[in-house]
Amino acid sequence: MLGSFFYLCLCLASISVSVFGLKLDDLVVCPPNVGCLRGTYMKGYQVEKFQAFMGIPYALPPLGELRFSNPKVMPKLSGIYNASLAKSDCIQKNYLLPTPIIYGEEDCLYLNVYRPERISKLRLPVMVYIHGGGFFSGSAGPSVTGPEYFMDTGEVIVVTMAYRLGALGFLSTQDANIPGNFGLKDQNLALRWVRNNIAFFGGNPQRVTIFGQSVGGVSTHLHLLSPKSQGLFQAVISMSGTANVPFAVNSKPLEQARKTAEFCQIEGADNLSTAKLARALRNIDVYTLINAGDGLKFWDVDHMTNYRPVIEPVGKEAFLTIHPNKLLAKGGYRKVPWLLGTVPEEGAVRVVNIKENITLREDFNSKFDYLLQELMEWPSEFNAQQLKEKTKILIDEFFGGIHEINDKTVQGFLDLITVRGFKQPLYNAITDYVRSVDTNKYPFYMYSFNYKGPVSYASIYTQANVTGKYGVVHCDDLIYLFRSPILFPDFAKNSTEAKVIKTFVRYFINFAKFGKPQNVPPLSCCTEEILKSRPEGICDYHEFINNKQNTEGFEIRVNDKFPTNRVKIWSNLLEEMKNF
Ligand SMILES: COC(=O)/C=C(\C)CC/C=C(\C)CC[C@H]1OC1(C)C
Repeated sequence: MLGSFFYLCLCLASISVSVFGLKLDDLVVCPPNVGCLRGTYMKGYQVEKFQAFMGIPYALPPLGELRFSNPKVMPKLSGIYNASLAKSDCIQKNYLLPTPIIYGEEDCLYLNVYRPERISKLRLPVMVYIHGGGFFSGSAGPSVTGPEYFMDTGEVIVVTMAYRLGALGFLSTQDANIPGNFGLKDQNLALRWVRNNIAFFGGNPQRVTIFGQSVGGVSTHLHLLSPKSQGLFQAVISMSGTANVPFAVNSKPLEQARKTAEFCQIEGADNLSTAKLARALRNIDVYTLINAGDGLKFWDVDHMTNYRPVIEPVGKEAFLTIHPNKLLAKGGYRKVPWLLGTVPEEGAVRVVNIKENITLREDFNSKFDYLLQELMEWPSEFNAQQLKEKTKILIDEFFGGIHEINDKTVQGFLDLITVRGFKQPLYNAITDYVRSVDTNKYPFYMYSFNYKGPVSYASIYTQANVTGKYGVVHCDDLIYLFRSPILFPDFAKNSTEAKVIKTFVRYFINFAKFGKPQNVPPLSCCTEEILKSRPEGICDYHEFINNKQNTEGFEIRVNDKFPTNRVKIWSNLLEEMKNF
């Protein structure tokens, strides 16, 4: 009798119910609308351990009829859900890797919550990260997006979420049959989950910062623009991606949906009603569907991003109904503290593999003018003659008139992709902002991450050994925010890199806490006058950079250098910003 009483106690204790004065097991959290979740401990980078609640379903699995449908809220879980293991990434073909293969699951709408071991009475600020990967790839899991460095501080809760990618995330018939923007709507639903449930983890739902890199940065900016995401966060960090990049919006989604169907061998793909098209596409084997995306490429893996956000017809569930460029120009969107980030060699994300793969490079060079023109994603209003002239201007400016990618021209090629894909949109996002918003009231901030360490994402983009060759490339700032054990070895605890991690993470956390950078050199407020007065630069920003002279090995300094002349060349070619 007594034995069974103790047995009962033990059972109750192990399923974490607070009875008979037993300590509540803090690895079980029970948000009333979610159900009970059992987390696990993970090892920190500097601290001994922190708590992880992984693989939490936030939407119904988007399978069968729910494929190509807006995400549906996950009903309450029964029993105690095992949240101690990360789920698979969303199924994807990763064109960023030299050999793209398909992996992941279609059932992937899960999120992860990480919190320090000791939660104070104060509700902690919450940082929700949106991963990048061109809307076709990427991972929210701890082997690439490891929260260890944030958890070392003990000061924030970190949330990462998977969202649908590629065709599954973004294919659209531009009507109610397949409205599109599922990946963004997934992110939005995950943000709603955070608002509704994060208090039960010790987080402050009124102090949520969203941050994202590359198309994760694009996504953060789109959440700022979408009325659907109003009230879900209080600060935004957009790293290496803004809503006006040339790969942010698909202007011909229905045409693309039909082509996809054709490559899936769906009969009559050209003229089926969109209802029938949707039905057929929902029935296609997922591998066939994802491989069909290869048919949309004009050369090698280009365009890398084919399935993109779309402008939806106005409706209750629409995420985006007006082109982001229009919204940005008018400034008609929410104002929250905003931190923009960039790195010097953004364009390396595409250039490195073309340059380093001899077969690819020779093939590119054999059709140089045509491929270069296509790669630029010109707006559709220009005719063939105009495009020819504009491409010539680019070849003169960036390639010194040489129609070839080689050792001499590769930096120019890199600069070209950097400016077209990232810096001109960034500069434009800023000019739009200072024109339409009172920046004394609503300031924004910017950093450039120029610290060059011993490892780089350049070595992920190619099979060749490129250590030290391409400078600080797209994604390299992530190395100092998230532990990525499947990509890079850990840095020694006493290394300069460990110090960079500490400082860079602190920079982000301070922004999340206070809405502005703290304990760093001050920046002057960016206004239209200041921007105009620096025709060869930009407003003040924080530059993280190597410094062999000081004991730290790096420093944060204020800079205002920017490739503004090349930004303006692009703005002129695109016939934008006539009077700025
Ligand atoms: C982690 O990377 C991303 O999320 C974003 C990607 C891979 C988007 C792909 C963008 C490019 C290849 C940049 C080139 C493109 O901008 C032009 C139109 C030059």
